Amino acid sequence: MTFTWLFSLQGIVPVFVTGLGERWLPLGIVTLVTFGVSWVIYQIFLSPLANIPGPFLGKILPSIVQPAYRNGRMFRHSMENHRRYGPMVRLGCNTVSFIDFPTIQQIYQSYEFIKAPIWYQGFEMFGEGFFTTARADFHRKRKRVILPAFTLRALRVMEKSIIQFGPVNLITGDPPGDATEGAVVNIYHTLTLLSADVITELTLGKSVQLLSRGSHPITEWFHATTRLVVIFNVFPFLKGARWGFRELRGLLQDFEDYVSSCIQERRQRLQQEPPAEKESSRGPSGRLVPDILGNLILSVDPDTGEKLTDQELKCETISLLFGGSDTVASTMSTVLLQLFRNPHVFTRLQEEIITTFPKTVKAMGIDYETIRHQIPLMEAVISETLRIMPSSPGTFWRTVPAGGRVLFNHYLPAGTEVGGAAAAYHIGPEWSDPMVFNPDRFLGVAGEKSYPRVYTFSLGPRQCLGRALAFREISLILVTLFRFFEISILDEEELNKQWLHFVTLRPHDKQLNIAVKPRPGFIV
Ligand code: HEM
Repeated sequence: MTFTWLFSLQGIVPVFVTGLGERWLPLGIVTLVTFGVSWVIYQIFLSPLANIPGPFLGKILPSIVQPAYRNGRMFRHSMENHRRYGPMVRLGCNTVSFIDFPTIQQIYQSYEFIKAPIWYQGFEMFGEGFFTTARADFHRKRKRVILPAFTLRALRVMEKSIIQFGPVNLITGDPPGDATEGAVVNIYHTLTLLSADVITELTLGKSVQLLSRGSHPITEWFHATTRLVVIFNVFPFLKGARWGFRELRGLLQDFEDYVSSCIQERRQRLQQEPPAEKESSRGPSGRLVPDILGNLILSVDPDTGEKLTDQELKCETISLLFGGSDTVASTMSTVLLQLFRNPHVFTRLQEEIITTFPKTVKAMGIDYETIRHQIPLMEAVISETLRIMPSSPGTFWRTVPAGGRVLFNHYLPAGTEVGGAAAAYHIGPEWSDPMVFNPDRFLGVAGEKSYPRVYTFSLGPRQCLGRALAFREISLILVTLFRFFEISILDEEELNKQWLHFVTLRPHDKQLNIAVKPRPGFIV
């Protein structure tokens, strides 16, 4: 048997001719070329999407195999194409992207347009879960059990853990805690470790303490999982196969075992711990504890009385770990970048922080309720950063349901992938002076108009569940950083370097170097 490598679409879709003898090879090539030419003719002239504007490659290739996805430039690619072709662009042969807000609302405001499997199915190697499911009834049912862990009251109970593993960890950490005058810190790295420390405390019941320990296998498990998710998104049939990717699968197994052991430990501790706070109105257990995992273990479906099984807990915990780590780290770094680029806003924010916490000498003295009410500029800065530079700048792809739908005056057949392009939309015609960093658009009366038009956390029933947690965590960490340290950007190059987008945004070299100088008079 001969295996001949004929061609490869950017190395992702290898095509093999199997079992063809030398004699039949020319026939194989002719067949493939004929297929290829017919495919291109169909996509450009005959497909129901043929009249939608877009780049040539976009018209003939599925979006997931396009080079821009692999080199971290997809959000830029989408922005450039929207600038060039308008609010509706065909970015893949079966994929249409929008930046028109009514259309974005139409797609996301209900369960009608389900998550497009090709972007989510890889993650289902952990089982069907809240984040990945395409089934509305499954999602509604699971949400009833998960939501109590994200209510305002639950977040208040969690605040101490957030402060302990966020702000306290930051000022005792190494760096910047031990920074001497003018020390240089790669703050992107620090904030990435810090957000991992917080989210593991919340979702595993014990922090991996990367900032103080320096390493933990979870970093490798994260990389292995991300790689397998990408592979299984493109080749879902490999998920069940017993062969291939032995090393990655081994790491995944270690990860799952570790998460299972955390669940067992947390369950045992819950039996010994006294309740942190009683919540009278929700859930038969009525008990809230200072971490998400503990609350998920205790939570009961109010309609059926069911609890999550260990397998379900594992699946949900892993997606929350992924959903709540890099997104938060990336947002904190982009907020810093925007503040360095806009020093007048930075000065104003620092002044408000120092006036609000003039005598605070410990990170524990800074609380979220005070920040929210007395320094509304902090949240406005976060929102404006997420608008002008969203940490998840891509498109959250959905599928047109059976029967097809009319979107933006075009009929799109069932199965077409559609979505709103987060980065392109937020600098589009919907916003006045979109390229100007202006947090005031999120303050007062202006804010009431702006917030409903923000799409950085998606919209509707599948919007981000962790939004309030993210704001609380980011605000607490950054206010602590600004209260206890004087920071400045190292040089101009740091401000202008390229940021890449894989799942979230990050500096191309994973560095954002700043100079740090502790302010006098704080106590670790
Ligand atoms: C600034 C930080 C964050 C950003 C920008 C962000 C953004 C998003 C976006 C855009 C989605 C929709 C994704 C899609 O439809 O494919 C989403 C969903 C989700 N996020 Fe976040 N997220 C952030 C932080 C968090 C945190 C801290 C958590 C929790 C620990 C979290 C948990 C979730 C969950 C569970 C979903 C799935 C919701 C569903 O399918 O119903 N996120 N997030």
